[in-house]
Amino acid sequence: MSVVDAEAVLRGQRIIPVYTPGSETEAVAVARALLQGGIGAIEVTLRTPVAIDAIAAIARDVPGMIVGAGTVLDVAQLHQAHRAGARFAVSPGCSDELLREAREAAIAYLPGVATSSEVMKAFGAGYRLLKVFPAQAINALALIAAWSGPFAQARFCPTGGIDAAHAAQYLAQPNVACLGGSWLTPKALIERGDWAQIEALARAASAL
Ligand SMILES: O=C(O)C(=O)C[C@H](O)[C@H](O)COP(=O)(O)O
Repeated sequence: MSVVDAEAVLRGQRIIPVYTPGSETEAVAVARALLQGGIGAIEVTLRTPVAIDAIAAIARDVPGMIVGAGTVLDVAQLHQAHRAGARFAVSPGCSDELLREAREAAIAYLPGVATSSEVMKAFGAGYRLLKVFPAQAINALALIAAWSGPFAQARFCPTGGIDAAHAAQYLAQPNVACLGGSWLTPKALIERGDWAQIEALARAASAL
């Protein structure tokens, strides 16, 4: 089994909102608002008990949205998310088990990297699109530029502390395929059910 091409699965989506779900209905409303605003992929973090059901609900009720799982820390979570309908999975770091199982399960997987050694490990295992986390904390803009030399074939998805103000700088790097961030799904807007404002944030981000 060869590694699934995650960049192909994400089909040109350049901004991936990171969203921690409060309920299934909320998740569907958030995904619909983002899609309406021109964002076609969402990373649902596995940080709340409803997360797997939220992924299943988006997969079922929001057909145009490419739904993925974030905060995938172990193999059991990877399989749960896959069964629920996640089209891709993302981790803040990487482990040998996850690199092996994502390939075996044929799920698009973005391992997380923060050092050159981790890039070598994930890239060596066949993964081309790598999440760089926590991006702002490790000055990922400079790291990603430096990695374009030794890791010329690698593509990156920086995430962590990125907002609308930083996004354009990252997207201008030739080896940045996409980036992730929670600025499109602010808790205050979600709690108020302000889907129009989430749609507006998505529209602004998709114009970047
Ligand atoms: O859950 C994961 O898999 C992670 O690696 C962490 C997330 O990518 C960050 O929590 C993004 O959130 P912001 O930094 O608020 O944009």
